[in-house]
Amino acid sequence: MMSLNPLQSARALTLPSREAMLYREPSVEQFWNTNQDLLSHAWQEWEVDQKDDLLPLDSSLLDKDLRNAVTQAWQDPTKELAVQDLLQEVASDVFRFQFFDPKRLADLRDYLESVWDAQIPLRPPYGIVLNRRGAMLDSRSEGYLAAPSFQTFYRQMIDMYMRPIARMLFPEIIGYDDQAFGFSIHYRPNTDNSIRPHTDASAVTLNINLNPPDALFTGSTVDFYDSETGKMKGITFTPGSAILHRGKVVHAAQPITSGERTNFVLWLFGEQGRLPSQGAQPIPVDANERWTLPTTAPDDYAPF
Ligand SMILES: O=C(O)CCC(=O)C(=O)O
Ligand SMILES: [Fe+2]
Repeated sequence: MMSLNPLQSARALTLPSREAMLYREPSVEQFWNTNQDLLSHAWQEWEVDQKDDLLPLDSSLLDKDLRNAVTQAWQDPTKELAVQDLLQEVASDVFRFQFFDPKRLADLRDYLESVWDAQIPLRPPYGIVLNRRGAMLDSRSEGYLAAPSFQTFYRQMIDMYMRPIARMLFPEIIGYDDQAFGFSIHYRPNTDNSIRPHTDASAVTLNINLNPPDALFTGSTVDFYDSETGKMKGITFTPGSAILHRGKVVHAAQPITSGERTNFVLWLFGEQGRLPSQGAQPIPVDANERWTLPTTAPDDYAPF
């Protein structure tokens, strides 16, 4: 018999049932663990096969003003205020800014479509609900999107953009932001359409919209608890916009009533998931300390 290559073998796997995943049956974790190496080899092979069709994922997908201001801040951290100027506070301690260039979102979506078409098993996120067309993004997660080019891009979003920006706004996270985690989510009216009020197990969360300008939706505002008014404040994602908030801020996604919405959700936390303690007084740090990369190695703690 002819032996199958990793891509063929991965495609031939039978995924655990949705019920088994929902109930977190031991066989599910076993499935992902047993096939971990196979899946990562399959993604590598897929990428080589696809290289003529895949667009490179790089910082050209990002908003130009953000990219320029962040590049300047890495060169000279005293210029970080130019980054802060791009952020808008939309509820108390909840910030919005343009992350992706709307004109490039069709390219990013094409990449993600080809990921789905790869027919390599991907584990849907089950933090709060089991999201059908979502994927785990971080290598600490079983069944994650292990395509090497995606992984490089994911790390860049976290290391170059998310962490230093989050440190400017929420200085108490420093020391609780070395470890990263991420997943994508997808909503549409009749299946996964909302998320009830919750907090995230993160020090800080960056939630980035991936809807190209022609992919319209209605409903699906994300509501944040505003400590200033004591009320929930609804935010509508525009194409490529991002919201940055502490994990502990209560938030919820309202039902989507038409169209679809896709987002990347990125988390930072400390070793083994540690979070800043309540009421922690941030120690003032110099800008030079914010624009740095963590020196600790990634651990393997995954919240889900
Ligand atoms: O719907 C959203 O964009 C928010 C998702 C969210 O809060 C979560 O996945 O934890
Ligand atoms: Fe959340």
